[in-house]
Amino acid sequence: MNSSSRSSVIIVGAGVSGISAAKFLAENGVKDVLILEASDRIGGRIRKEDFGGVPVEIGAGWIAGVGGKHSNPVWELANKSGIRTCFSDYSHARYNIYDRSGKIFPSGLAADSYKKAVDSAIEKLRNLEVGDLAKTTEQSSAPRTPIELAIDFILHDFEMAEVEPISTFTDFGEREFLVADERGYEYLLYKIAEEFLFTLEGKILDNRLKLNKVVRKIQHWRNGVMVTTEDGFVYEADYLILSVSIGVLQSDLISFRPSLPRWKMEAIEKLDVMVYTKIFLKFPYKFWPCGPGKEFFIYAHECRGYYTFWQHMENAFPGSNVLVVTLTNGESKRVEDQSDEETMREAMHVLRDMFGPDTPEATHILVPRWWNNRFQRGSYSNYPIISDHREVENIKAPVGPIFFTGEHTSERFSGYVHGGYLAGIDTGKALLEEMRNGVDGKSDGKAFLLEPLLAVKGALSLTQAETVSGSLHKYDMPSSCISVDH
Ligand SMILES: Cc1cc2nc3c(=O)[nH]c(=O)nc-3n(C[C@H](O)[C@H](O)[C@H](O)COP(=O)(O)OP(=O)(O)OC[C@H]3O[C@@H](n4cnc5c(N)ncnc54)[C@H](O)[C@@H]3O)c2cc1C
Repeated sequence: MNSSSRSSVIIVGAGVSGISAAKFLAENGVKDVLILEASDRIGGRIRKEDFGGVPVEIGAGWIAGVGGKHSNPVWELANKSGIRTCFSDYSHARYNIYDRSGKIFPSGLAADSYKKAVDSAIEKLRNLEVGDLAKTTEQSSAPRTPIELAIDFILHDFEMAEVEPISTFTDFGEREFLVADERGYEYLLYKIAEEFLFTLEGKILDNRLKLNKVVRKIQHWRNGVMVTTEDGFVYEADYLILSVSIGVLQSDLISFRPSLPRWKMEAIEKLDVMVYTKIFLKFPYKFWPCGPGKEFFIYAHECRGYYTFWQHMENAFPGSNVLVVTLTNGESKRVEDQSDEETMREAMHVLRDMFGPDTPEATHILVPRWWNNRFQRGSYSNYPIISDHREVENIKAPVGPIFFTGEHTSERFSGYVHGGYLAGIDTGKALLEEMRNGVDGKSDGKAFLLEPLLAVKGALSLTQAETVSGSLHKYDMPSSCISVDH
């Protein structure tokens, strides 16, 4: 343990936004940055796992938004680092819709249902735009049959470009590429980190990155921050960039002294968190159709989102015998709470509905638990389709020396890897400007005007986390006992 030292900037979280913010700062002369990451690796929601010898992406899998008028920076990074990708063609999925007796819906019926769903979604969107709420809640066009429910699920839970005007697709293009590389999507993060952190033989060995450091308390005042981690260490800095997910901000993992102001808390609370779960199943052999147009297939069930969307991994990893089924929100939370054996049983039932009773039993299953992961609490943020510009502004606005970043702070690309990447750069820029203004004594941000009031409010109220852990925090020990590790 060393004596107390201070960095210019602490970055909480080493996902894509935290790493890109750190790189931006380093490139602009701010090198004494300390990155505190709760888990034992960088990447956050970009995460590769070995699944029975197959490298699978349990978090982000696709580089979405390619081939448009502007170039997606993550696609550029992927090309630069030579990462292997496969084009994903979703357009055929609608022709591979199975009913519960294993019959594929005739292509005409599938195309009609699809068109009806797209038309109805576009009409809803128009009504939303003109503020006609009565019409948007009309029941006549609500999906009812299994095929309609399945199509509704893939259109909305998968954000197909035909319906909603998603900036990722309008700006960067409608093509999507699946990362299919032994090194994983996370290799891109490593390549970014390599540009400003010391690395050796594929490992980051720079002590400006500290892993297994769970930030639990952030104390802040006009000129600095003091951060306490779960293992009792204390770190100080002039500024802090908080890159944790919106789900973590909504949880009580991190307490703030003084508490965050009401406008910030309201913005955080209002934002929806989407849970998106890819369940991987490995089989002794392949029993599903392969070949052009067969990568994705759909199961139509009367319960919306029940093991609906399937993908085989033969294009990405030939001979892997792996299937992926994607669940979202309520279904994700339901399977997270049950045993993997139960989930395997349900998935096998669905597969036998589609492919018959001789379908072989899966040999492995992998069920990621993003909702129950206390360092994530969900998969990504979900702004309403028509959202108020001020909501994003308040989400990303700094509070005193605390700057916020992460995919949820990206106005145009929230929810995506490139959203996180660009948000990190934006926040880095805003902080750099603040540091320069601060030096000139010109800072007049909204947060600083509120600060005197917040300090009084914070002193009067303990947050929930502090009430629970009470005086056991090492920070509360006499200063001679405070451990500061640099
Ligand atoms: C299942 C899934 C599928 C997805 N699919 C795609 C896709 O195909 N394409 C796409 O573009 N995007 C996809 N995304 C979204 C994409 O992964 C995210 O938008 C992006 O990775 C978010 O990066 P971030 O830096 O904002 O947050 P994160 O990656 O969450 O980084 C935040 C970091 O903070 C750390 N942290 C949390 N709490 C603390 C604490 N108290 N102290 C210290 N550190 C802490 C976390 O461990 C994490 O490493 C997907 C996400 C998921 C979960």
